[in-house]
Amino acid sequence: MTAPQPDPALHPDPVMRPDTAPQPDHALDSPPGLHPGAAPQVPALSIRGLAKRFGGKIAVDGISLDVPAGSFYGIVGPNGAGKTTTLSMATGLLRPDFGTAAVHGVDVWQRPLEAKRLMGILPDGVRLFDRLTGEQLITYAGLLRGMDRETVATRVADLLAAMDLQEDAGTLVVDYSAGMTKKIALASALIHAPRLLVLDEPFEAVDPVSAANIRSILDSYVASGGTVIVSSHVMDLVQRMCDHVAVVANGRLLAAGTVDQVRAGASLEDRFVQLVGGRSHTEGLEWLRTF
Ligand SMILES: Nc1ncnc2c1ncn2[C@@H]1O[C@H](COP(=O)(O)OP(=O)(O)OP(=O)(O)O)[C@@H](O)[C@H]1O
Repeated sequence: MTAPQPDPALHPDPVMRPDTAPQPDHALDSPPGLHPGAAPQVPALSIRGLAKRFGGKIAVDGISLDVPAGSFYGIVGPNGAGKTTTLSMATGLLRPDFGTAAVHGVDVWQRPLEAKRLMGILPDGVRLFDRLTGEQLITYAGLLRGMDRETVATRVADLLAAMDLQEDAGTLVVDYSAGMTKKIALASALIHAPRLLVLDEPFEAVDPVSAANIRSILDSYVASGGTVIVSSHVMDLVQRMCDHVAVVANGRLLAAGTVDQVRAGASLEDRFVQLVGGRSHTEGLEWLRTF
């Protein structure tokens, strides 16, 4: 199968076309720590030429993207596309081989403390301090952020209520279900009221009522000027929830823009399958139909 190619029509301004995006060395034209072309329309997240290789495997192959401030941005892609690796590099969790990332104009790798103050992160697969109770874990996240105890206590109570975890506030996180763990990790990411939320698969394992709850929290967060980036496999959810979307496959950006631009009249799911290279067939599984 031929590798999927980026569709240039799907990268309208202000979202950068991958083929015209500045290359990593352009960042050197700016003063240290400042991202090029920042003011006056500073994107919430701006990444340029991010790349990462694990041994012989190129996980991310030069991704450039601007996430407008105040947007609800979905990142979609097949398994192993490079979403988690890209978001990890963009949020300071994994050092890129090449490229830069800036949050509201602050370079993540040159001014990490400042950049991290602006972000709330729900990483995928990162261990939590699960021998704390849910309440202790969110409290710890708030104190780590340098917040005073009184504010932390008020916000912890609000977040436990919003996540419907009040009854389990005193339970150790190690004894939480997968969905409860996701919710307590999300609460920990929200406690310092960041300007940008980066959420890797936030709805995975979360029940529908809790998911609706979380969506409404995120909607009002965006309505009040915050920016949310979510990675997800659930196209329907991204189409309904997000106003912008980027499609990633094989470590490359295939399309980015508003959801309507990217789906171009089709459903996002159909467009995704078309961009990524068609449905996988079931040849070779005849034995599965022989009983
Ligand atoms: N620490 C690592 N060591 C080796 N290979 C890795 C590592 N992390 C990721 N990879 C590889 O890089 C590629 C991209 O992985 P990544 O987790 O970023 O994809 P993803 O789009 O988030 O996938 P999924 O949707 O399945 O979570 C995959 O081929 C994966 O096997």
